[in-house]
Amino acid sequence: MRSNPISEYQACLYAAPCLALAIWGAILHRYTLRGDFIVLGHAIGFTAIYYALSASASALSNIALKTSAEIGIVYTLTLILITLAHRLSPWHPLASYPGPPLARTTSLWLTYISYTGKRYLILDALHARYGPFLRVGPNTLSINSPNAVPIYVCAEKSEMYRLPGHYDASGLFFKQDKPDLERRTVQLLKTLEERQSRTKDGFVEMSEPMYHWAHDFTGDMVFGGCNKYELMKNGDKRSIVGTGKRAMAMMDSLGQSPWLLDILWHLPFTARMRRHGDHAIEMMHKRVEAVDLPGYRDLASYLIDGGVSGLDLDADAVVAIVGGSDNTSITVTFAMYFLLATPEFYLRLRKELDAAFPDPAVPLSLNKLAELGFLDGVINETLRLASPYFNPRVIGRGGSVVDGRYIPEGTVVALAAHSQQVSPDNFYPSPQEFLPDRWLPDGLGPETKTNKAMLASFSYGAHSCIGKVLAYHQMRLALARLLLAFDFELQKGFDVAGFRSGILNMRTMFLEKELYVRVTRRPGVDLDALTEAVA
Ligand code: HEM
Repeated sequence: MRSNPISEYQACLYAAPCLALAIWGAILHRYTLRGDFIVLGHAIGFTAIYYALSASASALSNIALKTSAEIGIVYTLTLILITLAHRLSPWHPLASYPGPPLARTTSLWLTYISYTGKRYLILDALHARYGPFLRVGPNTLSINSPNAVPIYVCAEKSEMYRLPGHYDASGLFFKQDKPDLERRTVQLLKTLEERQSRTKDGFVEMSEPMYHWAHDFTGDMVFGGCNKYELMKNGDKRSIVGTGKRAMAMMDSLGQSPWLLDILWHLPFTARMRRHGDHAIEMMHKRVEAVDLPGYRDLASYLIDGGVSGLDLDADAVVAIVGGSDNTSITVTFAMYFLLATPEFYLRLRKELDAAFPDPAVPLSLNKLAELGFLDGVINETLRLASPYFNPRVIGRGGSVVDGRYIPEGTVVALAAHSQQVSPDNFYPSPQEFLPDRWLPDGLGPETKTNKAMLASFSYGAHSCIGKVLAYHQMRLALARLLLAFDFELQKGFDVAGFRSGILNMRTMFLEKELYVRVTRRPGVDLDALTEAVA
């Protein structure tokens, strides 16, 4: 009987992938590899093996496919087994850190809990069980301690921040002067009324017009006269808000397994996100070509003057719109929710605003708004309860010591921001309750603890939010304008507790239950006159 010609070589053919793996592993494990490049590399490698086998002898051609597939399977299984063994072994650098077994083996666990939107609650429960250091991925730690804050000063952003598809671009992102915040905010008041008039029951969903307000304003700020959004006027037919939010949620959940994000980015379901990006890039290109500058310095003018490259301008165009509009608008929506759920605070804020602006028919001074203690208390308390971010950083050379524990270099770490923001060690009494007075000088009485440094909403260090000052201006102005112009009423039977427990966080927020309100103009408010006054 004629022997299979390949069988003589089979042992070394199967041993070869394992050897190749050992060499590749040794060379590459210190580098961060893009998932799409790895898939491409493997596809090319195994196609090459197939053609090499087919070409080496005509007798081999009919079994070349089977043999190269077997090599592929042996290679992949070996890779998986070695990786799992390493991650679960006592020799792994993070072996001494406790955490759910699945989290130790694959980053997909963190991807999954991020995707649920309830990562902040899941991590809070796990920290209560395992302590302040929690292994949430093969190479990732969540740290629930105020002493973790310095990592944001010394450590770089993790791979979660890599924009898929933008190979050589890095984003510089934000600087602004005075785009038209007042005008857009007064337009928001009219939009709320107009959309409410189109509803059957007279109650309007609050978050959507807020998103449209923030997009229109951010569009002005980034692209000046080349902003084409006008979502308050025209609605959002292209689903710009939803697409931007889905892209951010994808980065936040799949980005916990960056290799997977690289691969999925090339699949058809991201086409809408790419179109969203292209639309922003188109506006940026128009802005670069435009000779007429707006009456203020928009973001583009700083970037163009600064000689930022075309690739970086493209990256900034995409991210600027989403980053600059999403948090601010949803925080104002949440603030309205907390105020309407606790009418005594709603009335107190309105009283403070009425006293500060007896004539609201003129532009409101941002400096005067910044002096209103209760207004800032409302904003800070909203941020404390409803900005549960998870911002990963990579420990740099030589490792770091946090709370007396050594964390090896290359480990991804993040502060468990929500747990710190509702910890009685930092905010006391009643840390789960909305109590804006805790931010005022007298607090909630002599026992009050308000550890302002542990409000992590804008993060810390070199990559903390550079839009923080502007964000406060936006939120103060929007809340002031809303309360000075309207009486608000919640829809009958509104599920106050359900709304709060239905807040999902994937860097951006999603709402399981929406906030429906009825707005009624307060006596003497003339929106047309106001529109003219701030034009
Ligand atoms: C309530 C509103 C806002 C909140 C809660 C917020 C929160 C944050 C947080 C937590 C980060 C750090 C993200 C990370 O490390 O992963 C960040 C970064 C950033 N934010 Fe904001 N932000 C807000 C509004 C804004 C606005 C209005 C702008 C635009 C002017 C802006 C521009 C930026 C930029 C450019 C960065 C990146 C900074 C860097 O990486 O160097 N943000 N923001």
